[in-house]
Amino acid sequence: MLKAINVYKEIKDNLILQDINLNIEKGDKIGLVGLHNSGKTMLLDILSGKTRPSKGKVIIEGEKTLNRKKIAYVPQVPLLNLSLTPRDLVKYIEGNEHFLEELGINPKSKIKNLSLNEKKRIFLALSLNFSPEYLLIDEINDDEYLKKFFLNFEGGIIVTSHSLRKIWDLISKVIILNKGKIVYSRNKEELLYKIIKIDKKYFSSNLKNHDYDMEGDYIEIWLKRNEKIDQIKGEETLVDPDDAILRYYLRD
Ligand SMILES: Nc1ncnc2c1ncn2[C@@H]1O[C@H](COP(=O)(O)OP(=O)(O)OP(=O)(O)O)[C@@H](O)[C@H]1O
Repeated sequence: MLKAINVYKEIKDNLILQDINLNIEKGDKIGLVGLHNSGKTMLLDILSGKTRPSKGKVIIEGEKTLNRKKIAYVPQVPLLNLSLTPRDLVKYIEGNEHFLEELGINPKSKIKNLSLNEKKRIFLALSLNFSPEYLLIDEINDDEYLKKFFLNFEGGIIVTSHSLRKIWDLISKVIILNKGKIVYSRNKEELLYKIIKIDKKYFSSNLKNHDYDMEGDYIEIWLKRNEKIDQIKGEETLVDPDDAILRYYLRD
């Protein structure tokens, strides 16, 4: 299990991450979501061992030091020497080219001619030579090769996104970061809501316990997808999970 324990990151009086605790187990498929600058990349940098936390630690359970080879990290912006080829990089680590081919990368093309997603896949292909147990992906960008790899990977994975909708089918758990703090860490299903729209004249005092908005002559009642209110009939709309996140977890 890859664990972050009471992790803080502060740079020049700017508290970027606060009291982060999380576990990534074998088979976990976790979506890490949050607005711009919420700290997603910094958290992956720290989980991968690339950046040290100011306080707290990252460990692989049962091991004394963090073995970075067990953690594959696909960064948002991969920095690679553009004049080289993927084959040069594989040779440098004395690795195997077939991981490149499996991920749709031509070993002979110059890196400067490859797309952002192809560069991300090079990072993944190189790390597969070390049989990683954990995979950290900073934005999957709808890349079909990365998605396919993601779904077949047997270790633990965490993938960042601005939008939960975009990664919904890939993941089972969600961690929401808001200004460097974890504000949600559970199964994705708990973020499924619906709205029931009823005429104001049917609004009774027992409904006041529910979460609702007044919209002109209508009341919009927010409920969990599987919740029911007796004797209330209205037009039902399913809520996009990103809208539920904004309403319940990213409000100031
Ligand atoms: N090296 C650094 N020095 C100073 N501040 C930094 C550094 N790296 C990140 N930050 C700050 O930390 C905060 C979180 O940044 P981070 O890139 O982790 O956010 P993010 O959630 O990944 O954003 P995005 O969704 O835009 O990729 C930002 O305010 C950023 O300016």
